[in-house]
Amino acid sequence: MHRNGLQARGADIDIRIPHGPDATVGDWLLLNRELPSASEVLERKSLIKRRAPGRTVGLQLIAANLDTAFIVTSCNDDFNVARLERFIALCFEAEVSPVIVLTKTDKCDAPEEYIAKAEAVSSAVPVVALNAKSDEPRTKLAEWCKHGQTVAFLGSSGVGKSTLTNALAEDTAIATQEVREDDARGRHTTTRRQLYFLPSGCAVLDTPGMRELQLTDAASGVAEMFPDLDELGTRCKFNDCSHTVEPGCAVLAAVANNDIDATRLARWQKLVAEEEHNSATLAERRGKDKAFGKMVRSAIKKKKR
Ligand SMILES: Nc1nc2c(ncn2[C@@H]2O[C@H](COP(=O)(O)OP(=O)(O)OP(=O)(O)O)[C@@H](O)[C@H]2O)c(=O)[nH]1
Ligand SMILES: [Zn+2]
Repeated sequence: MHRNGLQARGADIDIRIPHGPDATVGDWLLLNRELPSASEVLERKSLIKRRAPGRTVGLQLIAANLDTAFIVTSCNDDFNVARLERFIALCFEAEVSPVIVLTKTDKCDAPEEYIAKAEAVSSAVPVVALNAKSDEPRTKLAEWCKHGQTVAFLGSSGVGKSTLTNALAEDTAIATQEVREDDARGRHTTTRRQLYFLPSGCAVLDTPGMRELQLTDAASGVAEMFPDLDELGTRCKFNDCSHTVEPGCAVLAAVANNDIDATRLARWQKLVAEEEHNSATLAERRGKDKAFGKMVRSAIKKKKR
């Protein structure tokens, strides 16, 4: 992805398309040679998207057609269970397999503590701990980086995403090219969205650092991240139970019984509330766009008559 437009590659093809296709890194295009801007984005196997940062309610496309997403965090202050849960929910929603990667084990006295916390996040998500500046990435991530696979590193700035990409590339020098973009408020930000092929034939997507991650249209991903709590919620007396004050609430009963962790419950509720809010806002805007489109079309019709 360039600041304006994108680079499309294929057999004997390497062209810049200034604008047109609503594509992101990892997308396949059906190239229109006469009119490249009219090239079609082919149906995606998966799509990682997030609510655009800032005040806009739009969606930002992060990466398409991923098989595995390495959720990268470090054995330091970047480590945050709530953020890992968010990334995992996003992956589950997109039907991409998440793997937690803990970097900077070499700079930490007790990586076991981080590993234990990471392993407790979800029984469905493997955890790999490594020093990104060694040859560990190549061996420890090999099982997900096979021929024909597409993988990406997601995580905050500075956790080691580029270092990991470089480590996987072996001797293939990856010139990490920074792309300057203007964000919603007109500030310059440095982002990257590029695809590399490893010698093994695995495609690696480099993505911009993402600390802020708002979920939209991800209700089933959130439910899959918290399957036990989601299931418990179905046993409440009222099916729109908010699990705060209602009688016959199975979730509150479980808390009183010490069956579930109250802080994990609070994180789940926060994510559910936020997801509902963002999805409602987006639906409202889509509705408005639709109504506006209708108005324009009927005005054009009237004019034609
Ligand atoms: N000692 C050690 N240093 C690491 C490790 N991983 C990354 N670093 C260092 O941490 C710094 C940031 O790493 P990057 O790979 O640039 O991080 P990034 O996630 O790509 O950051 P953005 O480009 O801002 O998104 C660099 O100086 C790396 O050398 C690690 O496992 N051990
Ligand atoms: Zn309830």
